[in-house]
Amino acid sequence: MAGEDSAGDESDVGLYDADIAPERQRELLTDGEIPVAVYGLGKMGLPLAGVYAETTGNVTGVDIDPDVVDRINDGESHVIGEPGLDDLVAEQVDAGQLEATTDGPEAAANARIHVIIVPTLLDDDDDPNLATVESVVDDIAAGLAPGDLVIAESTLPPTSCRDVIQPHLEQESGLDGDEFGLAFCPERTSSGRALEDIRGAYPKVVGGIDSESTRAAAVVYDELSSNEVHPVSDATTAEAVKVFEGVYRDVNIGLANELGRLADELGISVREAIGTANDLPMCQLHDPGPGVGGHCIPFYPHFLLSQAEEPMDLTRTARRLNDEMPAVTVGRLERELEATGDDLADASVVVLGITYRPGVEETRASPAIGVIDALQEAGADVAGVDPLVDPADYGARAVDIDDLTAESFDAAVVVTPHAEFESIPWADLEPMVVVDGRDAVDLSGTPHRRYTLGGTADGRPPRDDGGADAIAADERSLTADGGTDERLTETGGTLENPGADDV
Ligand SMILES: NC(=O)C1=CN([C@@H]2O[C@H](COP(=O)(O)OP(=O)(O)OC[C@H]3O[C@@H](n4cnc5c(N)ncnc54)[C@H](O)[C@@H]3O)[C@@H](O)[C@H]2O)C=CC1
Ligand SMILES: CC(=O)N[C@@H]1[C@@H](OP(=O)(O)OP(=O)(O)OC[C@H]2O[C@@H](n3ccc(=O)[nH]c3=O)[C@H](O)[C@@H]2O)O[C@H](C(=O)O)[C@@H](O)[C@@H]1O
Repeated sequence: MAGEDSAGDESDVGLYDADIAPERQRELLTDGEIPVAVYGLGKMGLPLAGVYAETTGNVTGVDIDPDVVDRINDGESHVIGEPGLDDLVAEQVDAGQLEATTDGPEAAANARIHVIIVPTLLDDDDDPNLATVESVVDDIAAGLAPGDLVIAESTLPPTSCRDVIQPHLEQESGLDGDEFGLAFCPERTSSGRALEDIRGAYPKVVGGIDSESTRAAAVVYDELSSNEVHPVSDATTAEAVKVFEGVYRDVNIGLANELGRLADELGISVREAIGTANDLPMCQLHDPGPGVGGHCIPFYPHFLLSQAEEPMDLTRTARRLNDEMPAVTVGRLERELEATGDDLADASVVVLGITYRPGVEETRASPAIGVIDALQEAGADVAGVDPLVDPADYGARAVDIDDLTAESFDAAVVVTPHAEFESIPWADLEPMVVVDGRDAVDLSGTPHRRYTLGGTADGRPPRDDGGADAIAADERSLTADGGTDERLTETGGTLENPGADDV
């Protein structure tokens, strides 16, 4: 019988198809009798391994980065900005309940539950790249035994468990598909609150390649999470749940960004209007901003767009709109500088915030990268400030936050408002144009010309002068020299209808 050794006793038991009473399965799991391997010890994997360790007492983490492994074995967390993680890692390693290794196959041979939480990225053609996942699957297959349970937590294109991972495991391990369990159990977790989320902020979705896989995964997460376990029909449904959550967010943000662009011509704060519309439970518009970053939300729509036969125009358009926001943000800066008689090509601009979200050391698809590129393309001199990463690695001259008062910039663009930016002495900085992408800065009482993308939550339009004057100045400056705004012609737009191609 799968799940038990030949003697039929409980030693070296697996959960899948185990001929053991469910209550006893839970006891074996929480007594550390069912060893767990977690593959990927990054921003999500290390917190997950820590919660598995505190629940089961018997976890081996696997990572290809020897520095990551060494630090964990020294009881340290390399992940920053996760409340409680430093202590959890130290405690679990000290208790001998968590260890780390770079040897995936060895960990697989000693584990009975295998958890995949490595990146699922895109290639240059925006097609999903599962190479990392498949390399972990190879490691698992090398040690897979009858009765084992494989759990994928990395977000995957729907059908991946059924069409990629299961066949791969069968082929590489020599086992039949009905000898081991496979389930997709998505990470509903945000950086900065990972432990809180993993321990049970939301129901845990589990979807197995067969009903026994779903059952076994539900046993695991019933113990791991304080929230309910939500079994769904199969692994593909669970994969779709996770991707749909991300697509919903990307489309919603795309709508918020499209509405936010109306603020100038309406002379209102769209943020105030959105905040008020959201009084209604049936209306939950997201926030306008300079773009959508991270290796999740900008990526997940492509997990469908790359494989769907349906056109998916709405998802595709929203993705394009969000990708355009860094250029739109720089276009607004260009217009504000023109209104003050300055030319972006001759301007010195400081970009505040390079990572994709405050407090998170992740720059994949960060809007700041698009902003820096657009500024450089326009000929501006570009500096950058970020407490977590080096702006020089992203094409901007690195400036320390404490040195801002020693410099003189024509403009600043607030892309990602790290908490450290609250200490910026705006009143002491040389007067400049400040484009605030996140409605994060209060410039009242300072000499700066403010432009808040989408307006401010407290009801002020993007510009203090209400906007009409600046657009009028814009039209005057553009028609005075008879010139046309090449940016507008690029998009086929006109001043009356900038960005006509965007529609
Ligand atoms: N970051 C987030 O907010 C969330 C991420 N996810 C999912 O979790 C996945 C992982 O995300 P993060 O932990 O943020 O990524 P990360 O980039 O912070 O960490 C990935 C870790 O995996 C390791 N790794 C790479 N290849 C490996 C291999 N072959 N074997 C073992 N380890 C390997 C890397 O060395 C790194 O330590 C994401 O791609 C996504 O699908 C899900 C929910 C939230
Ligand atoms: C549906 C959902 O809320 N997913 C969350 C999301 O977290 P993630 O860390 O990617 O950050 P995020 O808050 O979605 O922001 C992504 C990007 O979008 C931008 N953003 C976000 C919300 C908004 O209203 N406007 C906006 O412009 C952010 O600035 C950021 O650049 O993606 C995670 C994931 O799936 O990996 C997921 O676990 C998280 O719960």
